[in-house]
Amino acid sequence: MDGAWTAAAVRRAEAQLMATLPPGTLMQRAAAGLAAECAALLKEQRSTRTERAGVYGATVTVLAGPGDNGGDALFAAARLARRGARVFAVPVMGGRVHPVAAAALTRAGGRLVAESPRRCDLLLDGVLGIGGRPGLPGRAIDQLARLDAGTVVAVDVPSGVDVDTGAVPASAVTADTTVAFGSRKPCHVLGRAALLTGRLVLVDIGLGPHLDPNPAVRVAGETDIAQWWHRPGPDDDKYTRGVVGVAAGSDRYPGAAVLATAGALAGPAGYVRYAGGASDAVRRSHPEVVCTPTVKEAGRVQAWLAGPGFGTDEAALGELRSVLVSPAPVVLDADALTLIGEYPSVLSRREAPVVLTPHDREYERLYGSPPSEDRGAAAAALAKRLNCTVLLKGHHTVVASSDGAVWANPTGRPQLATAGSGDVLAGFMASLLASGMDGVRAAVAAAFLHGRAGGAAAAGHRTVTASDVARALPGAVGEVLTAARS
Ligand SMILES: NC(=O)C1=CN([C@@H]2O[C@H](COP(=O)(O)OP(=O)(O)OC[C@H]3O[C@@H](n4cnc5c(N)ncnc54)[C@H](OP(=O)(O)O)[C@@H]3O)[C@@H](O)[C@H]2O)[C@@H](O)CC1
Ligand SMILES: Nc1ncnc2c1ncn2[C@@H]1O[C@H](COP(=O)(O)OP(=O)(O)O)[C@@H](O)[C@H]1O
Ligand SMILES: [K+]
Repeated sequence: MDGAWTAAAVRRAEAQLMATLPPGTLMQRAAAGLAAECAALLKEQRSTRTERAGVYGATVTVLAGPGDNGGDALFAAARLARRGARVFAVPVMGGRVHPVAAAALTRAGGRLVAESPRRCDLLLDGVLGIGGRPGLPGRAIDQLARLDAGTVVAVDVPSGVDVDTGAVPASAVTADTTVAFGSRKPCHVLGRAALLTGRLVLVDIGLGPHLDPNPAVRVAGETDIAQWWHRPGPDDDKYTRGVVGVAAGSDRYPGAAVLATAGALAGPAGYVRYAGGASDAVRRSHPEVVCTPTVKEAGRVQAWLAGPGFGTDEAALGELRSVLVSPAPVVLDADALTLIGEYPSVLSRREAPVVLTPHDREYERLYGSPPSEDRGAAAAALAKRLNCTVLLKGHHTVVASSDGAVWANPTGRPQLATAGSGDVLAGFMASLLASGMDGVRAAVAAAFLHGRAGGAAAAGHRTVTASDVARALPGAVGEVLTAARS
């Protein structure tokens, strides 16, 4: 399991590592990795000035802040200057710049200037790193407004963001690429800051062995998901693989039932039961699903999904109560979340695991106020209050357990924001629960694979529907299980 570490945790690890190395070693490692990435980007890009790709002759502007982040940027720029780049460094905090790095840059032929040419091939954001408070100094804001850059590379973090939470309460840099040193930080994977990060490139500076084994934010990868996955064995039958129940849809919204069962069928469970008013539509699309009109008639299941499109009336509340009295774990989505917001007591005697999957408006109905910009803390607060696992949807979906652990999902594309895609996610997650995965892992794995499926469905800029995402899920599962084996 990988993760993201706070500024304080990175500094603790850095102090341990630095004690074993000559002074300045880490900054040189960081600068070397940063310069290599910049050179690779310049090779890809045709220089606006010379019409030639590569470092030689490229124009590079550095916005240099007062601390070590500026130092990294200036040392990296010195390396580019030695390879023939025209480098202009603009100090953005009066004259305060890393003095040794600034001297290295001028020795290499770069210039410290009050104003650089308006156009550059590459802009290096070395304004603030993990020592930065949210917001940018005014001079950095002015420079960013006037510069026209081919590509923007943030050094360690996009300056101006809240490094430990991913909130962006004031002005911040929007990067195409962020080159981070030693580890991810929460701002790379959470909230609006994750959007400003762009493509993330990690440079290994040897910090790994010194990092706390418990990161502030966990990030699952293919290996984790493959390890958690229950593969059917020779003695398994459809029941031992898990039966998943889907209480979703209605006369009015049959589509939610079809999509939620499609999600459930893409998961590892061996049997999908449907309970609700959209049996005809479900049977037509998925003949393998066994349908009954109500939850009570559905028979035993190992996990339930309740909510998508099943309404918020008395009958729906009754069905929700029937699901919640079962000892099986449940996923509650959509209308079930609205009902929980109105009747929180229906959850009160519940002991078996519950996963709630709100988007922001549903979160507000449950919590009483919208999620704060610190989305990890927001998800954790709701999880704690309701003693549930919470999957807070969005461009960077977050999962929080009731004991405060926070996971950020690294996959997903804006194309997933399409009607019904949440129904597919919820059905798939319920199938993972039915196969025996615990609530947090089921939420984390479902978000990961749903994101991958969305990416596969959107390949080549194709328009994506929720049905496409459901169809792409088995492929995403296969890819992850195969990759983790090789
Ligand atoms: N740790 C590691 O493993 C490694 C770290 N490395 C690098 O070091 C970076 C951290 O460097 P850092 O500690 O010098 O802090 P940094 O972010 O450059 O700025 C602090 C300065 O900015 C100022 N300031 C703050 N907020 C402000 C604001 N909103 N607006 C205006 N000013 C503001 C603040 O002022 P003060 O608080 O004194 O008022 C202080 O002077 C890290 O991100 C990475 O790039 C690598 O070299 C190698 C390995
Ligand atoms: N901008 C975005 N980028 C990536 N994924 C997104 C974005 N917006 C929404 N999503 C994802 O799309 C899905 C939408 O779910 P939901 O809002 O429940 O839709 P519906 O109710 O129509 O099924 C969620 O998995 C969410 O995380
Ligand atoms: K930066």
